[in-house]
Amino acid sequence: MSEKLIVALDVPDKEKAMDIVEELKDVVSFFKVGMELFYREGPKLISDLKNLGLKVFLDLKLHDIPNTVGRALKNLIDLEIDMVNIHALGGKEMLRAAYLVKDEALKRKGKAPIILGVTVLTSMDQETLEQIGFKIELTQLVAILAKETKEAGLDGVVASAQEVSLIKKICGPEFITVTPGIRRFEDANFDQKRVLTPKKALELGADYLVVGRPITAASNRKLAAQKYLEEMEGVWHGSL
Ligand SMILES: O=C(O)c1cc(=O)[nH]c(=O)n1[C@@H]1O[C@H](COP(=O)(O)O)[C@@H](O)[C@H]1O
Repeated sequence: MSEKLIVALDVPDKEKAMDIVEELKDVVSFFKVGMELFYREGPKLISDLKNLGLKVFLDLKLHDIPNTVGRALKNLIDLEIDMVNIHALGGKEMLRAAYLVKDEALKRKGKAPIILGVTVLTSMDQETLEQIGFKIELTQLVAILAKETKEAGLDGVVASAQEVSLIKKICGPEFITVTPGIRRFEDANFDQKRVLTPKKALELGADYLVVGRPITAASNRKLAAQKYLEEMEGVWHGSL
């Protein structure tokens, strides 16, 4: 069992999510709940997953003014999740508001989830940035956002595995990198633009790999997950 693999439960309801969890729970212990599922099922689903002894990454990508993000994040932290993310594009003050909420939770409860800044979505490339008026190299923007997240006191970032070495160089080896856009060679990219194989991502130092459709839409999900884990095992010298 590897906690480095996070499987994205991008399905519309609890029934479908629990089918996937049931099929994978012998090999996967970390699941991501995103907007689609959370907007329907809400906090109860989080406690159901936690009661099964699973780890939960709540991916709602908060992006708002500092006050709103801070207050929303407090409610999410109280759901006892293990990981949560906010858009680093919200800026220094917003990231700092998130840090203060985490700090307060640590004092109040003695624990808090890993809080990540989302840098540049893995579905974007240089062309996408240019279309919306960003005149900056994509990797440079990732580096700036990672540095801001680190300086605010947060734990790490969501980025493409392609940028992991740069992020680790700037923010240090302990700064956590969570990388979606992970694809085995034979898997379809779908809407992901900045992709890398699980092996390469781990070799570059990624701490967690997020995989959704290549596993959840497979006809045999457990086998699909095992293929990812096998590829990871060659690099990661822990017990799987
Ligand atoms: O924050 C995320 O989890 C995230 C950030 C990002 O830049 N790219 C990205 O794909 N994700 C999420 O990671 C998952 C990737 O799913 P697949 O493309 O199906 O493997 C989805 O649930 C996305 O919402």
